[in-house]
Amino acid sequence: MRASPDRPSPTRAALQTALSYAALATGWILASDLALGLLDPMAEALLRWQVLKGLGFVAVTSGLFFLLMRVHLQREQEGARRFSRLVENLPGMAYRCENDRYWTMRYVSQAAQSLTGYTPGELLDNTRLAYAELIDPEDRERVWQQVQTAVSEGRPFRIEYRLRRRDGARAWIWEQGRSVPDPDHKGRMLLEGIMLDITEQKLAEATTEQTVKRLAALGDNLPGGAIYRLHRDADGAYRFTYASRGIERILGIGRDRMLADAHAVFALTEPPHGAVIRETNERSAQDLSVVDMELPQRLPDGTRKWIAVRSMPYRLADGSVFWDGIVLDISERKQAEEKLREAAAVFASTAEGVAITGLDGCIRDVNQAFCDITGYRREDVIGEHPGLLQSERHDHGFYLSMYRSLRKTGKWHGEVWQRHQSGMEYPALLTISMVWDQQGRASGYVGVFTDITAIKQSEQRLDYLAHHDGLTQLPNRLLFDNRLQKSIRSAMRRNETLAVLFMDIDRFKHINDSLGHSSGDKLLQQLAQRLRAAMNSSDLVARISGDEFVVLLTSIRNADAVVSMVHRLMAPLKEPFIVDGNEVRVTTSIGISLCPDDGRSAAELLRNADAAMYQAKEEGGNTYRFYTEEMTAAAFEHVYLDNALRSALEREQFRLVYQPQVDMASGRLLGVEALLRWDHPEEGLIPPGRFIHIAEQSGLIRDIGLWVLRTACSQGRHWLDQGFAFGTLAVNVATRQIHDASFVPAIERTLADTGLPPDCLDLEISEDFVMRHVNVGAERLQRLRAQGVGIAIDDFGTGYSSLGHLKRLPINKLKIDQSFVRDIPDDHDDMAICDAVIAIGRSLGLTVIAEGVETEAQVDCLRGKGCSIAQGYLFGRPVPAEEIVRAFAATPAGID
Ligand SMILES: Nc1nc2c(ncn2[C@@H]2O[C@H](COP(=O)(O)O[C@H]3[C@@H](O)[C@H](n4cnc5c(=O)[nH]c(N)nc54)O[C@@H]3COP(=O)(O)O)[C@@H](O)[C@H]2O)c(=O)[nH]1
Repeated sequence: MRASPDRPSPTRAALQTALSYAALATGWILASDLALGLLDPMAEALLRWQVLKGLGFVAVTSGLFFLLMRVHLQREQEGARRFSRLVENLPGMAYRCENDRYWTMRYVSQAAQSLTGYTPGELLDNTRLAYAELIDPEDRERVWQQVQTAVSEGRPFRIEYRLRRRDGARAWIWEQGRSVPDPDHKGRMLLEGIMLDITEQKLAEATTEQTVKRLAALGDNLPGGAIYRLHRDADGAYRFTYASRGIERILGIGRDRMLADAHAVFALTEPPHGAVIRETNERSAQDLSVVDMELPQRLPDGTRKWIAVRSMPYRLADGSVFWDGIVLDISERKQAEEKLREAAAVFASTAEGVAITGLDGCIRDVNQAFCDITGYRREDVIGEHPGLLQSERHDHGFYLSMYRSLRKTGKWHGEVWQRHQSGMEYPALLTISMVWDQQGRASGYVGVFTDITAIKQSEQRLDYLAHHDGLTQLPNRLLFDNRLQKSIRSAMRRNETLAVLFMDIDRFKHINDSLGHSSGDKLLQQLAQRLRAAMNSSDLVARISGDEFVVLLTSIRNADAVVSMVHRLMAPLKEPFIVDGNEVRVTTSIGISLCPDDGRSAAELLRNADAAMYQAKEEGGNTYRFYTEEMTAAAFEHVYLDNALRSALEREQFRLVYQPQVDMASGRLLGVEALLRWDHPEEGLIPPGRFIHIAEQSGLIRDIGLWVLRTACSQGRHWLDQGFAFGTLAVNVATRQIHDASFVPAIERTLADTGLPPDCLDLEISEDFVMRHVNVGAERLQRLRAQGVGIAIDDFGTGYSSLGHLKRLPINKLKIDQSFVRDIPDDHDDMAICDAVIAIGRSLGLTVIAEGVETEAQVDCLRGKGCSIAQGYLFGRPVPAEEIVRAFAATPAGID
């Protein structure tokens, strides 16, 4: 079979066919008519016409036949030419061969040359070349088998094999063919089909495969990353078709799971980003845009990660889309970004001024707070040296040590005075730190500072408040102590003397109570001013509590110098103070201790000056006393007795003695006063004057007082039961007892328990109580008085009781203090006082009792003044209960 057989032109072929038909038909007509003429000579003429007609018909039909044939043949030839052109223009080689092991070619198209390097003629010359020999020996048998299998199964075959071209090069052939019956040989089959050179494709495939393998290896070993392929089918279903190993590390989800369920992966994305993924993928599937996302992930184990996804979409012929992508763990970067963002936010919004400089010290950046604090605009300071903030307050050495510290430790922290752009100076708390780059090299400095003006001011204010008395603005005890300690050290070093003066206003409480606390405060303020004005600048006056002031005098020459200073301090105080329109006069008691003679510590000197002040008070006040050793002894005794008192009740060391109160004219017993005695096993009998005030200070007086009351009331009941008419039984009550809320119920209970009639009991209260606590006690005393209990004011005349106060209390007795009785009738002042007290008593309808009556002269004098009742040694000393019964049982009044 030739590749292009010579064919007659359609016209010629049609003419030949038509002429053959014409010749044949003409011969038939002539022969048949000749035969008919022989059979019937008569019909010869007709026959000739018939011959002519037949010939004419033949001529016409031959012509027509010719035309038809030519058209037909021309079309056929055109179709064949087109088919041939098609075959020749095919990208591969069309062939037809015998189904034998030689692939004996019957036809090959022109592409044979480009495919194999052999011309079609050479390939068709089966005597010299068998196509099967061109097939790579390694593929030959496989190819044969594949073809035979397809032929036997009656289906087309598609095979790929390697071919050795004429030039020795290898070519990859893709062949598709089928078996067709051999038209020349019935029952034999031929193979026909097309062969394509797919060498390039194969190479590309190999390259692609290699690339994919390399990419997979790369993906598997991508640090912090992985690659994947995501497929979206035409119906919109997503499926991962590949994922490198790293995916497990990043997403914490197994590759198998990922490939099986794409949504398990999508679900890791935290809302609302899940919706973003869907939208982005859908859009990318539409317009094939690159997917580029950063997504927060919540991993199955609960940890949180950020991933970056970047993928490239490809659309396949079936409408599905796949993305080849890379996923990176960007958690660290995100954290760093977050930190950067935070740092930037802090930098921008912090209230502390921040300046960043290079190593050359020039400012690279500042924040808004820097501008707010310094007054400079950012553009004013960029490139400048921070020295522009320096104030004049620090010397060169200060900055030198700052820079040395920075160089040595990379840090400096401290307070520094800076200069505002306006020139104003302000204190700042500054921290400078060296900044290091990623290579660990110093790259600059960052300075962070705060304006601490307000803090400084409040510190100063707090310091002032901590060291000064809020009322008088004088230094307080703390500051005084500090200054005293320093002064002591200095005095010891210089061998100098210093003095501590402890000053207390006499009877300040009376002033406070009578004028009110507000007036008392004003008095203290004025007094402080006068003291301050009287002081030398080197000396110090402080208020350490209520009405107590202390003065530090340094560089004292001798005791006389102290005395003259004391007079200097007391002099202005003698002038009256005008407080809220009232003229107030005050006196002070001052105790003085000297360093080093009386102590070498602040505590010692203050304690001793205090003791001396008490001594001055004891001696009537409005005076000063230097400290002596005896004062210390008194203080020690105080402590000793205080301790011993605490167990005296339990150990039953107390007892009562009773002193009679008598009618001076008849000697008749009108009453007895119960007086406390402390029978100390070592000290012997301790009089109440030594311990009552200590018991009052410690509060023990409450328990002791209750014991006294109960013991005295029991005794009174006992006497009544004995038939001993003692009149009234007076019991001393300390102010602190009355203050106790249980005071009245305790007395009521005692009376009820003991059975002593209330009108047999007198309570002796101090005048101090009348003056100071009338508001608290009046109601309580009223309640007792209403039950018949008598109320007597003891030691009357020593205080400053106002008649107003006296009237408010339910008093029925006054006791003239024995200090006024002692020197009558010789002392005119005492006589006058006794007169006054008796007159007050009379005018208020009170019974007046004179205390401490020892002589007949006193009796005469008192009786002459109208006082008829007395208590004193003249009538009987305080004695135990039995003795008083013995002494008075015989008297008329003593018998019931
Ligand atoms: N709260 C309580 N105070 C009490 C109690 N018992 C006593 N006291 C008070 O102690 C102060 C001293 O009392 P005392 O040492 O008992 O002295 C009394 C008499 O002994 C003394 N006195 C009496 N007559 C004379 C005298 O002629 N000469 C003289 N030199 N002294 C005399 O006077 C004190 C009487 O005290 P009073 O009448 O109460 O003022 C003293 O203040 C007692 O009040 C107690 O239980 N609780």
